[in-house]
Amino acid sequence: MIHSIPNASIVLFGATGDLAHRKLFPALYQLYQKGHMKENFSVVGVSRKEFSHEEFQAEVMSAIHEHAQGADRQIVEKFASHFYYLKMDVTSEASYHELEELLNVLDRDYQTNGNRLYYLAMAPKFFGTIPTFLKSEGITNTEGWQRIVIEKPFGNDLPSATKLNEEIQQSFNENDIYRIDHYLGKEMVQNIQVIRFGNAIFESIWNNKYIDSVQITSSETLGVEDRAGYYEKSGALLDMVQNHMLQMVMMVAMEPPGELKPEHIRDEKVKVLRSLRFFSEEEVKKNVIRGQYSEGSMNGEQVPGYLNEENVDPKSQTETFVAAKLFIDNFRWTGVPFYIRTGKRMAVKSTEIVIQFKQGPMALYHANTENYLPNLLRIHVQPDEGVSLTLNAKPKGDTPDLLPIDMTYNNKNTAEMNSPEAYEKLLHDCLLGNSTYFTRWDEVALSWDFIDRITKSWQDGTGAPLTHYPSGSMGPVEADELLKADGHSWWEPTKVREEC
Ligand SMILES: NC(=O)C1=CN([C@@H]2O[C@H](COP(=O)(O)OP(=O)(O)OC[C@H]3O[C@@H](n4cnc5c(N)ncnc54)[C@H](OP(=O)(O)O)[C@@H]3O)[C@@H](O)[C@H]2O)C=CC1
Ligand SMILES: O=C1O[C@H](COP(=O)(O)O)[C@@H](O)[C@H](O)[C@H]1O
Repeated sequence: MIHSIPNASIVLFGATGDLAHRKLFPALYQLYQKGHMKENFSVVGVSRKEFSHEEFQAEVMSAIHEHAQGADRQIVEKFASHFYYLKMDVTSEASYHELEELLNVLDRDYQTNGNRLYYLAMAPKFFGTIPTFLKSEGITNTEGWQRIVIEKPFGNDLPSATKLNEEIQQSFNENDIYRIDHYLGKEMVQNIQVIRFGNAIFESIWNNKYIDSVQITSSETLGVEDRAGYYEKSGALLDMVQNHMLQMVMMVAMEPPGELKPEHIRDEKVKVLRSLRFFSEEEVKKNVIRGQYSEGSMNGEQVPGYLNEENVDPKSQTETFVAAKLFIDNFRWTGVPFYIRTGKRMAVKSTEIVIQFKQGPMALYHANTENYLPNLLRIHVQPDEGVSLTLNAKPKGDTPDLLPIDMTYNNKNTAEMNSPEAYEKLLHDCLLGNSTYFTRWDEVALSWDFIDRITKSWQDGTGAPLTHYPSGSMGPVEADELLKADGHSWWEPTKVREEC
């Protein structure tokens, strides 16, 4: 449900950065344009660059015209007049006094009641420093609420994430810490709950009696681009699996919450991680595939392999692809494999969740036909948004054969507009104090614990060796063999049909 956002000041650390320009300014603008943000708010942009307030406002306006859909010039100008700029080095204690002075003036001018949201759109090395100074310099000491948004990555293993968490919790309560995973802001990821718990027909068969297997694919066509500095240390396991892929697993596998309240939902999600089978070295070798893209062809153009990308070590062992078979050892899911795969430079940009149902008890119609498909529920997360259900039906005419048909809901088509960006939804939620779609510390800790075992096994050389796949393919053959061993194969990403 959409509510009006309370009066507040937003401090955007990293205001001249890529994330602020491409996502955060446009997302805030959309909230304003739609009337969810009234006039009583201010945004203070912080970074080291020299800017006047006016120059910063011009930057904000140009970012919105470039990245927000349907921006209206007059509304953009009015929106940008709420923006202020402070040149400061976040590692320098002294500069926090200037921030406090500016915020005190803005609190008065915009009647914010001292409500403040701090958004750290900065490199992770600053995630501990900023909250510490915000508290020690008295900036968080107002009568209003104080919330902090932390970008990814939240640590790079369990010990570093624990240390970072302890640092932040010295200054902010867990309830006021909003750890972003932008996949949780995606329309269709949020829709998983509604599809499951809003439809008795699905909820009653959402278990190992009726579900054969689950597949989650998030494939990208882009390569490492200009992010090798970060990606060389992270790889697909830390960049995508620890956060986005595990979040989607939790959304599919969680039990129904007692109420639609943040802690009820997050409690159920974390229980999934508690039941996730943590792999031994032997199990990592058997169940986790890692790959790296080699040169290949994308849309008819030859593209270089990962090792020839800028700033990549020519001997790099960094994985750009991961496929895994996960197990959730509880009453609902025992015996149902969750296959996940994600990678860069793959054939298509797509995120799709496929629930494959078991066959009926007798093959009355499909024993002698190759047309038969199992019932599949596909949740199309992106680029199309929608749901489709594959059924088998009799084709028109005088034939005994059977034909798979799709019942489809196309979100874009029905809503007649693009879904709001993930950041728009998430900013809206944290300004309202709704932490449902942010990751709680126990989720983060468990996910790192699971991932660290895989990292360790790869580092020790006990896991499956790095394998290669040509750019423009759907990953290494070893990922296909992982499923083949169980009599399965990957369902390739599909488009949502326009008609219902
Ligand atoms: N870009 C994206 O699409 C995504 C980014 N993220 C995460 O968001 C965060 C920011 O990413 P991104 O915007 O790409 O990073 P950028 O490198 O583009 O921006 C970093 C920002 O930090 C500022 N900065 C750096 N050092 C200091 C300092 N000592 N004091 C004050 N300001 C400083 C920079 O400005 P200046 O140099 O002028 O000081 C700049 O505004 C990262 O944690 C990233 O992992 C997550 C998902 C997607
Ligand atoms: O967090 C990240 O996500 C993007 C993929 O996000 P999507 O919304 O485009 O699917 C990925 O490219 C990036 O490497 C990773 O850091």
